[in-house]
Amino acid sequence: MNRLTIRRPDDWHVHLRDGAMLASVAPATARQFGRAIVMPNLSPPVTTAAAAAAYRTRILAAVPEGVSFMPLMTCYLVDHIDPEELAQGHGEGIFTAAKLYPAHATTGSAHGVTNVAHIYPALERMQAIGMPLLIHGEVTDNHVDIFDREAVFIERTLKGIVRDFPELRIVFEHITTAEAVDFVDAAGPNIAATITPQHLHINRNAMFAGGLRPHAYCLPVAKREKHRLALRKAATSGSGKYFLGTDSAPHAQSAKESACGCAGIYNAPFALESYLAVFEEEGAIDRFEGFASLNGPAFYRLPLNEGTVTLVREDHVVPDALEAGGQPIIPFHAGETLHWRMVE
Ligand SMILES: NC(=O)N[C@@H](CC(=O)O)C(=O)O
Ligand SMILES: [Zn+2]
Ligand SMILES: [Zn+2]
Repeated sequence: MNRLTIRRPDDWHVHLRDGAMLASVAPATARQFGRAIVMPNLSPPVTTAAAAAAYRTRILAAVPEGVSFMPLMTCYLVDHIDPEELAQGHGEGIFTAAKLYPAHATTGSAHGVTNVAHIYPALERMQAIGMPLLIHGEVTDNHVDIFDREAVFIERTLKGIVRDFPELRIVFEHITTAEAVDFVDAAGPNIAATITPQHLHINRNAMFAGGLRPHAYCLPVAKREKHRLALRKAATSGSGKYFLGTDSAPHAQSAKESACGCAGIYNAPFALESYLAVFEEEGAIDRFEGFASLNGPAFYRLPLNEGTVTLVREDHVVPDALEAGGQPIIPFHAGETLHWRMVE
């Protein structure tokens, strides 16, 4: 098989940033994906429908002429957020979903939720109107080892949310552990998960391969090999609970290669090629379209995209560096050879 055409896919988790960075990275996502769930962790965060509508306009201005791409906006949940603002923004078609960042869990989460009890009125309303809750699932307790923070979040927080809001539609974002896969598999049809390309390709050794490797660092941090294998099995299983979410998170090279480097991997330019490599290695190319193009819309209750994308078997080396916002940026797979290339 040397050519694969699938229905146009979507990216259900991406960071497009703002300003000059947005102008540089939006075309890469818009080229491969028909729609994307855009994360709201700007500075200041996107907490109102007015801010989201203005951000959506800036995103659309960054999409090249002739490319059809629809940004799906999210609301950044803060303590005591007004359920009415959420419901109204959702009703007006501005907010597709709302995002829970535990305060200080990751990049741009300083204004996040300090205790989920503070957003219970919002969750109640979201459950009632069918608005999805997207979760960065890590505890922030410094006494918990960083490699355990996702698994502990399931026990301490996520199970409580699901118990108290059994009908709430939840996407457990960028899952990284076998525990998360087990949780999602055992949960009802209202619980799904996104999986990134990096968590399918690398385990935690990648951060320490011959020296410290900041470009392999993202949050949640990559885990042991057994977890990577569990994620590959889940992504390629054919289960409708798992779908594509790149978590493409651009940071300039200088911000990554630092005494305190930023978390985030920029994978947008070759995201489909990266995922397809995994599906091929797992003997599951026939399940790629479900993961990339069908499962997400089904969960979000949105129509499938019109149109297709085509990838061909063709070796190419990912550039060592790209440019974004006027600065060098190091893409995922920099310097590596990928065996598929998206052509149209
Ligand atoms: N994934 C990351 O490591 N970083 C993301 C934030 C996030 O998705 O947690 C970012 O905004 O840079
Ligand atoms: Zn996150
Ligand atoms: Zn993210």
